[in-house]
Amino acid sequence: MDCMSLPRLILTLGDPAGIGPEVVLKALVEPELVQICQLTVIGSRSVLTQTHGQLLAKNPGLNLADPEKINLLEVDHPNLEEVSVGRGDAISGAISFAYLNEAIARTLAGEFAGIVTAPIAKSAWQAAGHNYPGQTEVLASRAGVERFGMAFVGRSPFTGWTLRTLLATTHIPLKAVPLALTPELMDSKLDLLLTCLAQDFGIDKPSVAIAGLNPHSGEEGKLGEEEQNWLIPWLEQARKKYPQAKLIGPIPPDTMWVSPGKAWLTDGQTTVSDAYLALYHDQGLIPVKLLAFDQAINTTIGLPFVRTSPDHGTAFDIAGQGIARADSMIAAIKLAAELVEQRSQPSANHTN
Ligand SMILES: NC(=O)C1=CN([C@@H]2O[C@H](COP(=O)(O)OP(=O)(O)OC[C@H]3O[C@@H](n4cnc5c(N)ncnc54)[C@H](O)[C@@H]3O)[C@@H](O)[C@H]2O)C=CC1
Ligand SMILES: NCC(=O)COP(=O)(O)O
Repeated sequence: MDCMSLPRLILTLGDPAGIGPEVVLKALVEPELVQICQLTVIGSRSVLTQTHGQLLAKNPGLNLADPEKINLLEVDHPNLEEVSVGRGDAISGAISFAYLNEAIARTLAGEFAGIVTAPIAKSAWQAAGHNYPGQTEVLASRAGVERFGMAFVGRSPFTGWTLRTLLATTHIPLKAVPLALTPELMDSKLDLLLTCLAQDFGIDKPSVAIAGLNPHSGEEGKLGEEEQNWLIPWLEQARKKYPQAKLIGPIPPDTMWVSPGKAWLTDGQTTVSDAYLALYHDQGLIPVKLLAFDQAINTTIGLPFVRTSPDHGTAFDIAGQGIARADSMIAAIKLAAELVEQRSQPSANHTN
C-alpha cells in the first residue's frame, strides 16, 4: 500500500512526568508501525530528548527512537523546564492537557483519523484546574458527543481470542455506582456496544454477557435488589429491542470471567461471548488487567473519530528508569490503525 494512503494517527505524549514519553520512544522502533499507519507525535521535543538521554544513561542497550527524527508537532509550554520526572503536579497536568487539546483540535479539523493517547494523571489535571475525570470525557466533550463509552480490547497472545469489555460506569466512587446505573444508562451503553461490534469488528449478531451488580446477582433479592428491581426487567426489554443480539445475564459477577479466562489462556472447549458489559470500573478492569495488562487497549466508543490508549497509567513509580513496557502502547497504535481501516471499509463479516 502507498504509505500516503495509510491511516493518519496523532500520538500524544501524555503526562511528561510519567512513562508516556518512554513508551512512545520504545513503541516508535516497532518496525510494523510504519507499514500500517502514518504517525505524528504531539508534544515537546525537549521532553523526548531529555527522556531519551536519561533512559540511555541508565540502560545503554535500550532500543529507542531518535527524538530528532520523530515526526512531531511541537506544543510549547512556558513551564516545561519545571517538570519533575516521577511527580505528577499542576505543571505536568497543564502540559498533558495542552497536548490532548491540540491533538483533538487537529483531528476535528480533519488532519488525523485517530488519536492515540499516552496516559495522563487525573490528579495532575485536577491540580492544574482541569476538572475532568479523564481523557475520555474531554474527547467526548470536545467532539460534542453525549453518548460515549470506555471499552477495553485485548487479543490473547496464547490463543488469539479477543476479549472486549465495556464499562457501564467509569471514574466514580463505588458508592455512587448503584445510583448511576439506570435502565436508560444501560440502554445507551448497550446500544453503543452493539454499534461498535458491528462497525469496528464486523460482528452483526453478537453475544453479549452482562454482569449483575451484587454477589450472586442478588440471589433473588437476598443479597441486593437492583437485579430484581430493574436489571432483569431491563434485560427482558433489551432482548426484544435487539433481537439480533444474544444477551446473557445478569451473570453473577464472580463467575462471569471464568470462561473468558479459559479462552484467553488455554483455548479450551469454552463458550465465550463477543463482548462483556461490566457495571463498574473495577468489575471490568480487574479481570482485564489480570489477564491482559500488556495487551489490552482502552478505546473510546461513540466518538466521530478513533481513539485508543494503553490500558496502564502514568506509572510515576517507575518513570525514568527504562523498565516501562511499551506492548500496550504498540497494541493501541495497531488497533487505532485497524479501526480506521475498518471504518473506511464496507462492513465485513467477522467471527471471533
Ligand atoms: N489512560 C490513562 O490516561 C490512564 C491514566 N491513569 C492514571 O495513572 C496514574 C497512576 O495510576 P495507577 O493506578 O498507579 O496505575 P498505573 O497503571 O500507572 O500503575 C500501576 C502499576 O503498574 C505498573 N505499570 C504501569 N504501566 C506499566 C508499564 N507500561 N510497564 C511496566 N509497569 C507498568 C506501575 O509501575 C505500577 O506499579 C493515576 O493518576 C491514574 O489516573 C491510570 C490508568 C489509565
Ligand atoms: N482506568 C482507565 C482509565 O483511567 C482511562 O482513562 P482515560 O482514558 O479517560 O484518561
